[in-house]
Amino acid sequence: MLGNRSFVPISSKKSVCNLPPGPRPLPLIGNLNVVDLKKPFQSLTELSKIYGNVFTVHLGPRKVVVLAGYETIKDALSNHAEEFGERAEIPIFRKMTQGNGIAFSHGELWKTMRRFTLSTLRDFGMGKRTLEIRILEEVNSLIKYFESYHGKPFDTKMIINNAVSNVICSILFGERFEYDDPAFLTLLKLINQNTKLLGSPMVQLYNFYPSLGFLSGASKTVLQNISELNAFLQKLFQEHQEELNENDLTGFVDAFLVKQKQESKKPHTAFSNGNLMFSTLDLFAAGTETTSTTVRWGLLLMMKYPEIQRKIQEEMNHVIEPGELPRLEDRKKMPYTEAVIHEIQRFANIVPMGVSRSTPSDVNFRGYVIPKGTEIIPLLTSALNDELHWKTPDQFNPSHFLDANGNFIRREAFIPFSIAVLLAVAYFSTGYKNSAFKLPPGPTPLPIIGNLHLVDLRRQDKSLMKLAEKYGPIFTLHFGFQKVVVLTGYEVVREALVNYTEEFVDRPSIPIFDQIQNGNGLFFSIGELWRTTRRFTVSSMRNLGMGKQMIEGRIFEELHFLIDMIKSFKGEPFSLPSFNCAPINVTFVMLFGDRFDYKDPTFLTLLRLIDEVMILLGSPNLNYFNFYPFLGFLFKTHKIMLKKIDDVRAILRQYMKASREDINENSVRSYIDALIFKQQEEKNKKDSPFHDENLMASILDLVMAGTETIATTLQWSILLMMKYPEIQKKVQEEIGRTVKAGSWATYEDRKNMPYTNAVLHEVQRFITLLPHVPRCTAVDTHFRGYFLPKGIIVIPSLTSVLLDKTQWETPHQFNPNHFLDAEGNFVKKGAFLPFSTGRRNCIGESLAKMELFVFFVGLLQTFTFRPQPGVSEADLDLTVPQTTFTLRPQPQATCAVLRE
Ligand code: HEM
Repeated sequence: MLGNRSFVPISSKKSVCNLPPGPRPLPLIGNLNVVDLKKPFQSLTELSKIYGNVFTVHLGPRKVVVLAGYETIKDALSNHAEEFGERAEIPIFRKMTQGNGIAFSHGELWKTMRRFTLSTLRDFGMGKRTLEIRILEEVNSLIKYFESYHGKPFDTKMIINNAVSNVICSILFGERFEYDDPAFLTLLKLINQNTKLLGSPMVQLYNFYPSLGFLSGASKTVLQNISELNAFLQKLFQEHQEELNENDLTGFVDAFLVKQKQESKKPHTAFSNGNLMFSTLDLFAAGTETTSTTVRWGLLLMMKYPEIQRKIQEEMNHVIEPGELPRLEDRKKMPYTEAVIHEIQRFANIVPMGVSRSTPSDVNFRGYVIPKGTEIIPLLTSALNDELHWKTPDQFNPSHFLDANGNFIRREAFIPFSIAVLLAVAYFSTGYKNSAFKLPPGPTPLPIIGNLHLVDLRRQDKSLMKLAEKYGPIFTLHFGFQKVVVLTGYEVVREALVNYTEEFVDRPSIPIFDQIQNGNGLFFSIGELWRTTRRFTVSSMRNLGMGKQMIEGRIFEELHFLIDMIKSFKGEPFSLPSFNCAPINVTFVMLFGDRFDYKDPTFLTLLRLIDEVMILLGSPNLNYFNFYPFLGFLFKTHKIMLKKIDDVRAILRQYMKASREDINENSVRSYIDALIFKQQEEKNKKDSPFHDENLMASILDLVMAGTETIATTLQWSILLMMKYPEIQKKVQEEIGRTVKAGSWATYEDRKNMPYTNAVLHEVQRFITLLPHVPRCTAVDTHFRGYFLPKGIIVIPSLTSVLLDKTQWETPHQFNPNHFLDAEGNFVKKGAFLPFSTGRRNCIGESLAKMELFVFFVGLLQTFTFRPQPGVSEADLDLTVPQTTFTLRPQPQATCAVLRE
């Protein structure tokens, strides 16, 4: 329609504003008669040859000033950055974003979003080695996909798009997607379609004449796609909101949600839902399209010029040792590769017209006056093809970036791009195969036993820390025939569980748990079943009041019963496990809908069974069964254990039956009710994960994980108060100052009780209750220079974090100052990870913290705890007698003396 023309110069009259010259505009269409909307950058380049490097063009009624040539663009965007610093108002983007996001927002909002985005992206690894490794892993998945074609032809478009956007996904959402994930494919398809449409002549026409918008089907499709993207992202945001843990942010979205919460009371915050949506989308679209298009150009050019490809491969073989992973800094030793990558970007020229700017005020530039609000197009293509700067601008010629000796030279007229492209292109050229896959180092395994002779099975945590001193923070151990990678120390464990949360998200198959749960439930399940069950459980627990005042009321109620029970001892000694009843009962309230009387036979049976199962779980015999399951016939422990679990199941079955008999929407009072209700809701759904076996397994997991843990922590906290009476006294003094006589401290009160809060944190740090819970890799993973194949068992040692001497002043001493500053204020510590961290962390954290605080403060408010007569504080034993699933204190007694 509007084809390329040969241009006749028309000397434009100087306007009052002294605008740059340009072709004379026709009524209504302006200069659209001389602009090919399919390749507008070419038409503008032609015009620059006639009107010079700064000229005016009228796109319909819109007046635009075009900047051409490297010198001009640099002068405007660097030396006059402020004057050209506004983003132009483009109708379709305005309609799409309503002024939200980063790419097309303005003024203060843009500044705030840009500042926040840059610092958040940096926090999540941009420009750092962690991100580099993340990219390499993605490349690894990509290579596998390429290999699956066995040299046969295939289209690279979608798959490269997937891989590249996965890198940005891991920064945004803290997770990558499988290449065949239908939701991911839809997301990419919508973005792809919009990118195409946004550059189409029809949408450009809409931008020139927005008032005719109703005519353009393309613009409508763009907006429709945006609303689909909106729906998709809202769902993701919702999931992130539900699982948000301020101490453990998975990516940009989480950081935004936290900021949004912090600013929720501000009347004009930039952290609105609209901004979340469009900032995410801007980053996603910008990070995907640009990079993947460049990578595809890279592939095409390497096919076209095989001799160049070969030269790159030779250079890489020289520089990168077999078995080593390449680092970005290797570029310095690879001038030829570096030159090729730069030339690919110059030649590909993927954003030929830059992104339009506008002038925030009248601007004097090169003798012209450009009025406020004029749209500015920096014609990047003209810099990348500037004849003054490139020897052969129209040819693919890596020597543009090489000197006579083959050294890489930086060229000013090159406008650089992103790290992702550099690495990815480099990798495609090497074929990646050169790097051997190596596991972390470790002791040599002996036949049959592997390294079991180096591990004390009763104190695995201590043995692992000792081995770390010799083999470094990441090492490989052989438990019998089983290979295990051990991660130790705060830095490494946090990096694995947070930055690589999706990679380390799975649990391994452990024979005893396989036999008990058969892959069902929460604790030892994986994949979609785990995800759905976990999401459902977290939201049900929240609906049942977890972490809220609702459950706090039940905790106070339980506190009364506990205090009454302790009073009944009348200051005489009683055993520490007597405290267990109360925290266990709170978990039972959530599971069963009501508390038990402490003498109820079912309650007592459950307590006994949980206790016995926990002891068996820690026994060396059970470990042996897990290492050598085929020798099961030799060991009895696992059979005894299975029998006990059956007994627990029999009790749970009764509760499930009762729930099933009168379930309806208005009677969801417990986790069991919630599960049964969900099961009925999904009864006609094929493949629903809410089948009987999974229901039972999920309840069983909460019975086991949600009782022993809190109960044992409470026991420890009382034991430590007996051991350190001066600390107990200081806690009581703080309680006296802050809690009104006759009332209980609420969880909220912890903010005014820094000392007590510090003591409770220190209890959890010091006791290292759960030394580790095994994970395994969900995908092939490159981590800190090692290759961990999919499915390998990984032990992130929480003990080594809680006792990390780089993080704690006196790791082996009970010292509440670890959580206090010089003024006595409470300070949060990153290395406080008793609940673990990342996507697979403990789901009971907020319930446990609330309970521990309310019980602990209530108890110390009412009683002073002392050793029994004849036992001194020094006699109290802080060692652990046996490893149960958790580290319990030695059986000891306490006397509770009623306070005035
Ligand atoms: C002081 C109390 C507690 C501590 C120290 C604790 C600690 C932990 C740890 C370290 C994990 C392993 C996470 C990982 O693999 O990264 C875990 C998992 C888990 N915890 Fe807790 N926990 C406590 C209380 C609770 C409570 C009260 C509940 C439930 C009401 C609970 C339910 C769970 C569940 C279901 C998992 C498995 C999560 C999954 O695999 O997705 N925990 N806990």
